[in-house]
Amino acid sequence: MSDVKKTVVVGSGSFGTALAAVFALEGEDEVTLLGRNAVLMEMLAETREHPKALPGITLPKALDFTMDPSVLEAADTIVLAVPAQAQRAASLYYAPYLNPEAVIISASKGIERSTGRLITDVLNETLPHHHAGALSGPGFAIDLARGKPIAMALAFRSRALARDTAEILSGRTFRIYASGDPVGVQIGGALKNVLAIACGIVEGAELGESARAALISRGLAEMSRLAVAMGGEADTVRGLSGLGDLVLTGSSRQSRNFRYGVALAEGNFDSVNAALVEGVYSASVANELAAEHGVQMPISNAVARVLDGKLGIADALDELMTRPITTE
Ligand SMILES: NC(=O)C1=CN([C@@H]2O[C@H](COP(=O)(O)OP(=O)(O)OC[C@H]3O[C@@H](n4cnc5c(N)ncnc54)[C@H](OP(=O)(O)O)[C@@H]3O)[C@@H](O)[C@H]2O)C=CC1
Ligand SMILES: O=C(CO)COP(=O)(O)O
Repeated sequence: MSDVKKTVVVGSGSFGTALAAVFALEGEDEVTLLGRNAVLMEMLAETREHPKALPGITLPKALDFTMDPSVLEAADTIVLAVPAQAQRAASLYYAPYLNPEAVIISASKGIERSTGRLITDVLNETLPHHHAGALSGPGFAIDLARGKPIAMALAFRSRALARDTAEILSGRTFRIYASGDPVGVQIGGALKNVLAIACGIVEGAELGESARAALISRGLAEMSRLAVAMGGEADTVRGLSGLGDLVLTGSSRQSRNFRYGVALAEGNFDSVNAALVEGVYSASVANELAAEHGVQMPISNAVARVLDGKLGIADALDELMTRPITTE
């Protein structure tokens, strides 16, 4: 039997294409990008460029492109790089084609809105015979595709499986750290988007960098509380998926969530109109989880009510600034 591992990345958007590119460039494995848009997949195979998702990048020769799900029959590792709300549908659609031994990795940062479930729990439901893990951490798709140094966390319930899989997928520029805490890694990934929207609001309202630093540290405290209440570890969210990603997307206009927050404060949505803003989906469900677990999350709560149109920005800021003074 051949020792060459086969990796398939599902989802030919920004992150899926960048992941497939870096895996193909740096590893020994066979890597295929599986998409569902025939015109796009043909164009990718022909031009090795994806100008909408990764402008200016030439995709590696070693990367294969297909629309044919039967490629999954021989895949050892399958990365689902689709939005969080599409993970259930995508996993159910591709389920009949999967190699029974394949490990499945969610690369999305979100919580299923209709059920309040973490994505690995959704995958444990839709693909009960497979190990499901989560990849999350600071890294913009374009930086990954350009070969800039990026570090992320990969969590499975089994730390040993996380370590083995991280070793297979890591390369010289893309460093993957193994974790045995899928809850912490996914709460960090989902909540940082909600908090990045809050940081964007602070930016758009010109409240200053000191306010943003306060928001990042108090935001980290609320992420930790929810992660621990749901069975995760506070240390995990102080790492790459959580604090690391919040520092990145809470301070960069490259982040769609941050730009969305700026647009909320400025009332100008042109730059984010059509983009995927995961924090918009996660805010209300995070609040429902906070209530269910008896955890206080004032910043996420304020973001959710602003997004629902129940609270104005000025009132939200006022509310956060007039909370009772407590100990840290
Ligand atoms: N972009 C980034 O820098 C990073 C993104 N992420 C996370 O990765 C996830 C995806 O984001 P991103 O790649 O940017 O999003 P994009 O919108 O660029 O791409 C999403 C892709 O998912 C595909 N898709 C949607 N629904 C389904 C489905 N049911 N079955 C199969 N394919 C489907 C879309 O296909 P179609 O076009 O045909 O609709 C599209 O190719 C998000 O959760 C995001 O938070 C994580 C780290 C970095
Ligand atoms: O999560 C990301 C980088 O780590 C991408 O952030 P946005 O989804 O806000 O663009």
